[in-house]
This record gives sequence, C-alpha cells and structure tokens, in this order.
Amino acid sequence: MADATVVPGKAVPRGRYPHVKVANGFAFVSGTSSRRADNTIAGAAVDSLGTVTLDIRAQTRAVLENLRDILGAVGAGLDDLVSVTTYLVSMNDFGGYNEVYGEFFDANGPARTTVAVHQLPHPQLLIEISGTAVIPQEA
Ligand SMILES: N/C(=C\C=C\C(=O)O)C(=O)O
Repeated sequence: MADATVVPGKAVPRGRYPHVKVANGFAFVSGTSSRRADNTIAGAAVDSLGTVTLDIRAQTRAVLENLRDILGAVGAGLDDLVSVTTYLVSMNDFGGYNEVYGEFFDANGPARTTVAVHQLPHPQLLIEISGTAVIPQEA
C-alpha cells in the first residue's frame, strides 16, 4: 500500500504531487526547497531597489528543516534517511551547502548524491533535496 501526504502547514506543492509517499515502510520525500508556507523563500532577500541576495547556507538549513518536518508527519526523522539527492543550481555553492549539511549529518548519515542542475522551479531557489527514509516500526 502507498500513502501520499501533503503536510499541513508546509509550502503547498506547485504541482500534482505529495510532499511524501509511504510505501513498504519507506518514506519517499519529493524534492523540497526552502520555500515557506506563505511562498516566501528562506535564504532569499530583496531590498528596496529590487536587488536579490541569495544565501546557500540559509537555504540549505531551511531545506533540511523542511525535510525534517515532512518526515515527522509520517513518523520518521532526519536520522531515518537512508538516501538523499541534492540539486544545486551552481557548484559554486557546494562549500556553503556542504558546511551546513555537516551540521545535520556525519559520515553515518544517508548516502548522498549532489548534482548541479540548470534551473529549479523558482528563480530564487539555489537548492532542492529529495530523500528516502526507513520509517521506524513500533515494537
Ligand atoms: N519537487 C518539485 C518542486 C519543489 C519545489 C519547492 O519545494 O519549492 C517538483 O516540481 O517536482
């Protein structure tokens, strides 16, 4: 059986897909950004002149916190992730991303793949992460 969940209080998916799908004890989390429920983007600031400042560290932190919240909705957490795939718009952001990632995980964390992509679904997004977790079973 597979259960699809759109998590209340999180940014509404901008397409016909769930935040997370549960199947056979695994939680498959859709690509997740730093977008907030009000559609603003953590780690993106626009000043009065319209100058946009994007912060990979803030975006990475917000993405991982969003993943944590989405996993929490299906009884899992970041520690239950077994695999993640990270999409960066620029490998110039790899250092900042990697630094914050290391605050959340160590070498016992999920298997990880990081790739650069041409674009993400909003011009202010620098990073998106998808992942798979094993949901802890109650004894
Ligand atoms: N996962 C997708 C987009 C995510 C965007 C966001 O979280 O802001 C998708 O379109 O497949």
